[in-house]
Amino acid sequence: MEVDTVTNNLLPDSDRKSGAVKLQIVPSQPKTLSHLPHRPAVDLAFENLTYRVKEGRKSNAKVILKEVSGRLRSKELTAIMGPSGAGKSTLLNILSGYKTTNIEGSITMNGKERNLSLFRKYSAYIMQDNQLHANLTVEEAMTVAANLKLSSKKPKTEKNLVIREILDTLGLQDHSSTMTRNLSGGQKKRLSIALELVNNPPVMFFDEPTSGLDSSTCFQCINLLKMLARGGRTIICTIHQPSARLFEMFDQLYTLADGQCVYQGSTKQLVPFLSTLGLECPSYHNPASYVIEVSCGEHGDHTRKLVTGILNGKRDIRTELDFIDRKNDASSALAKVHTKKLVDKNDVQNVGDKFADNLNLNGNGVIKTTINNDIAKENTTVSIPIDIDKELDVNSALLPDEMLEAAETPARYATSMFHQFWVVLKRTLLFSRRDWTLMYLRLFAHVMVGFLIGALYYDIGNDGAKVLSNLGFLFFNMLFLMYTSMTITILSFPLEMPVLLKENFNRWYSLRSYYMAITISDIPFQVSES
Ligand SMILES: Nc1ncnc2c1ncn2[C@@H]1O[C@H](COP(=O)(O)OP(=O)(O)OP(=O)(O)O)[C@@H](O)[C@H]1O
Repeated sequence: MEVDTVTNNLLPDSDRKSGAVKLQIVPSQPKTLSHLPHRPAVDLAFENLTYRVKEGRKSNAKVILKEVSGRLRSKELTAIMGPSGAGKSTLLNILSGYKTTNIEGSITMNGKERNLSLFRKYSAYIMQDNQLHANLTVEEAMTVAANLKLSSKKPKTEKNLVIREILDTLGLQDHSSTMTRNLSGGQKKRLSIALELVNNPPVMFFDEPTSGLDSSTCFQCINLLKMLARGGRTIICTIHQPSARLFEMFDQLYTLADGQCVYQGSTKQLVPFLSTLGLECPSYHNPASYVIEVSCGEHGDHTRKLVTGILNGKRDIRTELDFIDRKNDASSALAKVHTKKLVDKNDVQNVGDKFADNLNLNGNGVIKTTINNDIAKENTTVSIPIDIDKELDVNSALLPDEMLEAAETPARYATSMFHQFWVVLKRTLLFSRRDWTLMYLRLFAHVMVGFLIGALYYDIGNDGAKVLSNLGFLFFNMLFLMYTSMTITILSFPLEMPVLLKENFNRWYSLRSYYMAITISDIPFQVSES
């Protein structure tokens, strides 16, 4: 909270005259992100999505996703759950556009065929391990993101306003001068989100956003995602075994088992839906754990029954209508009455929730008096709107490139290639200045190589007979200067061995081979001369 000295009209006149200190308490967190670029809301749908991979030389392909369908709506926080190896990451990668080959089926945005290059521009994918630059402060990282993603015509003050607003909203303002490597796990996650929020993507994918976070930070993280969703974005994340409290914070659940959809619908409808198929979730049990157990086959083989019940994702258990044909006659009649009332109110969006609250059925279709799946309380009060544009803009986001150009849409990237190059170059120079180990190593390497070359080629310039040595000298210098930047990987190898072994083995090996080739090719020049 901030304390500000502004006129307080509530003070009595006598106090005002006597010069009493006037205080107004205002919340330090802005409730909305008003300075972000406007974006259209996007509903994502996929139908009969099949993904195959060929393994080795085997002619038969492995089918990872089997004709799954589904719909992911704006303003909703959707969880993709399932046992390990069910295909969650694969589905997320396909939906986000990371995987584009060996895919059958269709993916649409707001009912139109997806334009992949535009979709990539309008979406963000936040990986499980935060891809942050360790040697930048929070503010610098945000400035680089703003300079790359926002138009270069935007004045600096406006960009700073966007940055401040995002940092304030995500609670990172106090850490703006902290190096990203020193942030806590939760703060790193928030910074990853903040960096993506700069250009306000209407669709955001998260691969296990809560991994490595404690329960309280998990809650804050999911709460933040829910805020983003409430602002009109489509938020999709894969999640492993959330607690009951976290589970209830999700609006929609999409569950996979063995590459097929076993549930799609609101989290509140999950228990009643399973119950109609004879799968009773014990009242003390976490519904998220129960659905995973069922998907794993711990309670018998029910996958087929579930896939058929949900039509492999074509059915969406969120409205009463979706549920009707799965209940006995008595409950159906009751449900119809509810449906009519609710549809009359034009309140289709909330039918699912109302149904869950009003009509809770057990496996026999008997109405229960208590709600056994209402654990979390709705506590989201802040929303971060994306300023849903008018219909025309929603459509323009989905048009193919040529049509967009014809429609006088601004350039495909917010900044020019040259501007991007300049921003990245400045960032790299900053890295180099901050990374002293590498600076010293590089300096040391230059001095050492300078002495070595000096000794080898000493006084060759004055001898006309040593033309080849001169050529070798120039060739070596050119190669050395060109590839010095690459030596960082080799020189820092002993320092970062564990990480490099894992991540950079192939790169290091090819570089080493290349250097060996250079050294060998350089020797004959001098040998033949001497
Ligand atoms: N390129 C590939 N080649 C062969 N098999 C693959 C390939 N990609 C994925 N798979 C297999 O597809 C299945 C689904 O993988 P995916 O990573 O999507 O699972 P997941 O549900 O995300 O699992 P986890 O929760 O353990 O991360 C796994 O059995 C995996 O081995």
